[in-house]
Amino acid sequence: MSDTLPALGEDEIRQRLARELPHWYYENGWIRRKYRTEGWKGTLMVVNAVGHLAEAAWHHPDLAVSYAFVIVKLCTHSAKGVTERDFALASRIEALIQWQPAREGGVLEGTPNDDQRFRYIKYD
Ligand SMILES: C[C@H](O)[C@H](O)[C@H]1CNC2=NC(N)=NC(=O)C2=N1
Repeated sequence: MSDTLPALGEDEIRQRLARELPHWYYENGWIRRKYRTEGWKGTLMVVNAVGHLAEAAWHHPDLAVSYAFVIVKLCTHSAKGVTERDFALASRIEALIQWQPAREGGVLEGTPNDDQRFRYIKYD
């Protein structure tokens, strides 16, 4: 099993979040992010997407799940603090949940977010 990474200091955590993950915040020893959705179905899609990334990474967040939002919390149990693993997984989660193909000009048109029948993520 991989060795333990060192826990990062609070100042470094806050500076890196501001630079790399501006929608994430540091509170009570965890880096956290609130993803808002249009309702339960969208919420469960976010939960399952994060769940897949976590299992693939073998690094797991805590999740607070509500009707129209999910709070993702990350810290490294083995280091008893926030490590590079938390930043690496948070970056993957942020890129996936906030992915909007329509903004890339490629062949994928993306969810018709102007139609309340189809939109399911409230993008920041
Ligand atoms: C039991 C232990 O948590 C696991 O072996 C692995 C996998 N997932 C993990 N997830 C997190 N957040 N921290 C860990 O230290 C960790 N270790």
